[in-house]
Amino acid sequence: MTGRPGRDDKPLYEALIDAQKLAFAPLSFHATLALRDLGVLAALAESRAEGLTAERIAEVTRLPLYGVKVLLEAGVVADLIAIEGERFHLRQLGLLVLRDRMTRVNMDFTADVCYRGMAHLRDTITTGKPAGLRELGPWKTIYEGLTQLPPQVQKSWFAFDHYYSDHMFPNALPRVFAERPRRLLDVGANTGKFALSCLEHDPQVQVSLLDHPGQLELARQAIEAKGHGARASYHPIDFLDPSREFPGNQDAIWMSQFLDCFGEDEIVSILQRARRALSAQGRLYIVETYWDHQEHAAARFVLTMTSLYFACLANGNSKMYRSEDMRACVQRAGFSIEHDLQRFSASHTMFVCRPG
Ligand SMILES: C[S@@+](CC[C@H](N)C(=O)[O-])C[C@H]1O[C@@H](n2cnc3c(N)ncnc32)[C@H](O)[C@@H]1O
Repeated sequence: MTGRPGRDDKPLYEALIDAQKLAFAPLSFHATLALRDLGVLAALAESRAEGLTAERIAEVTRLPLYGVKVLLEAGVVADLIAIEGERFHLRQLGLLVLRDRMTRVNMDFTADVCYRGMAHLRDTITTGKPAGLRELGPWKTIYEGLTQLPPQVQKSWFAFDHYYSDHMFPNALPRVFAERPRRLLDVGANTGKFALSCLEHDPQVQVSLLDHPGQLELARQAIEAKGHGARASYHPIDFLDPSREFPGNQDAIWMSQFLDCFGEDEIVSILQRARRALSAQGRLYIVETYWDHQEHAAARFVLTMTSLYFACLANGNSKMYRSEDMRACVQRAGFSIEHDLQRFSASHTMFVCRPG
């Protein structure tokens, strides 16, 4: 081997194992999914103290013994499962794969949305196009096709999207409604979850939703089902068309986990249109998960890997941003950041912006 290790490098024997984990990552990923979805991890979880033999697991799961053995042994070297004599036990990592919601959402997203398309990553890097998207459908961006994705792919996409947004809404609402906005614009409203929270939070507010038509139809159904249809309006749009202005005279404009779907020049174009749509006293609320604002290494890892999805499957030019990159776009569009609320809700940062 040539080249010298950096100062903080691991010992060679640890790096060698890590290298093999990368070399076989797609295989151990599928072994892990199979252990989870065929019930092996659940069987081990139920018998935690005494553990189970391979024969007993095959009986409980009704799987062939050969298949159970290859999966269990893969689980052992992948640190999901421990072996003591003839018995297998669940380790902490196995328990996380089985029970931790974030891990499940991320694994399903990787398996159902990303897996096949990511094989085209090299093309994406050299062309700047989402080369993997053709594995899912014939669209220019994934957002055009969200409501036409195969059911399992769509389920995992929405679960991933909602997991990283929904729990933040209750912390955001008091901030946004402190200024008592009468007209609120939800830009990139998706299935209408935040718009619905606003309509339920304040019985006076009028909410306008912008998104692709398919997403807006889902939002309309959700909002009408709760009886708030009269205070909501829907504006189908492709944000990539810079001539499409937003409905004006807004007191509050909300963009949550939205600007990360665009390249920097597109972000500036969207923000300039938002500025024109905002009343003089209005405020723009931008909520994002910046990779440089994270407390936990797991969060940084998830965000950085998500950028690869944006590149290869979503649209070829967007990513999870560093906070300073977004700050520069906000300023280029003629806003100033009045409050920078770092991690106001778990991993989310809110920029409260005013025109000028
Ligand atoms: C990642 S989701 C975020 C949704 C929501 N704001 C949240 O916090 O969960 C981004 C949304 O922007 C919409 N979007 C992305 N690019 C778009 C475009 N070019 N035109 C219209 N809508 C777009 C997508 O359809 C999607 O609903």
